[in-house]
Amino acid sequence: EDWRERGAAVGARQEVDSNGQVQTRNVKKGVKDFNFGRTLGEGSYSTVLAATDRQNQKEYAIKVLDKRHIIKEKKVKYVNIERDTLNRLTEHPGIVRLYYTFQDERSLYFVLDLASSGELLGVLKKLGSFDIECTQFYGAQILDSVAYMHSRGIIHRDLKPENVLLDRNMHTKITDFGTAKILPDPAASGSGLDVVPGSPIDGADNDRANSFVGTAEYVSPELLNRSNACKASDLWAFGCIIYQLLAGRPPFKAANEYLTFQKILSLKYSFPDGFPPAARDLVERLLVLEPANRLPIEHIKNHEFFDGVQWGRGLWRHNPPRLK
Ligand SMILES: Nc1ncnc2c1ncn2[C@@H]1O[C@H](COP(=O)(O)OP(=O)(O)OP(=O)(O)O)[C@@H](O)[C@H]1O
Ligand SMILES: O=C(O)[C@@H]1CCC(=O)N(CCc2ccc(Cl)cc2)[C@H]1c1ccccc1Cl
Repeated sequence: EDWRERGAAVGARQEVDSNGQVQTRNVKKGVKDFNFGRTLGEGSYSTVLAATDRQNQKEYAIKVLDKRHIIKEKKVKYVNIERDTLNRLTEHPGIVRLYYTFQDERSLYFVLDLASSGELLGVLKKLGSFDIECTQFYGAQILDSVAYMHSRGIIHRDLKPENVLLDRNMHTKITDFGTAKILPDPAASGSGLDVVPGSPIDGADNDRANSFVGTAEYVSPELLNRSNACKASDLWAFGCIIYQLLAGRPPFKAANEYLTFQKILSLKYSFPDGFPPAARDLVERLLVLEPANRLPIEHIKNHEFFDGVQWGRGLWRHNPPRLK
């Protein structure tokens, strides 16, 4: 296919805004519409830059991917999965939002929410560990976002403090959806559509993007046993994150990945002295080998550890507790 830009199509789109007014928006943005600033970070196939929209002075993070590199490394599938998942996760404050995509001859561009306070991992490393109040708050925000993802049929599959970014108000923004799994749309498959074995909608882990295994310390036993990722795989990772926020290290960590995997499969981990009892009980109900026996999200929200947490919009309106 001819990748060359066919000229930034200046398409206008009619939209009805919240007052019922018809708004005509010039939807197709291009590189020229932004002033690019500092480099926020580098990925294996990407560079993320801060940028300002020249029309409305809004600040964004723009993720730039080199097409040749993506094609050479056979990562085109991940690019399309990242775009498809972000396009389905547009209505939650705890998930990095995708505003526009555009491309030029050399690169692809994703215009995203700017999370200007870096990664949760960085803050955790600086403090060593979080107190109960901060773990409750950040744990609650992450869980609220995972609940939304799952309600939209998305499994993240690589949840970890590195992928939980922080915005200027220190609220969380989950990122890195290139390795997510999009569950078949129940409505679509409900249409009597018979599932052809090996077809994309049979959820089989036969193709590359589906056979993905996450980051060693957070990968769930079922993924190591070569069975399908499921929503409960994200809850295993969530259990590892709660443990890590309070203990200052993940529950399963060994000298190399193979030894880490052995610890996970044999559930070999322990709690440091002084680990809060309510948190311990919650983690013990999440780090369970059988995915079906892990505490479901609604039960996690009602767990004693989250007593006093105001779920819903309140969680995103109030200032986070001071990290100390
Ligand atoms: N929306 C954002 N706002 C601020 N910083 C971001 C944003 N998205 C990514 N970053 C930072 O940019 C860096 C690169 O992120 P990116 O998602 O491109 O690659 P990655 O997922 O970190 O690496 P890899 O592709 O190897 O997994 C990361 O350090 C991340 O913290
Ligand atoms: O889905 C979209 O938003 C468009 C649709 C049209 C299009 O051509 N692209 C780029 C597809 C693509 C993916 C990978 C490479 Cl290496 C090259 C092109 C898509 C695209 C453009 C910019 C950034 C990301 C993507 Cl997926």
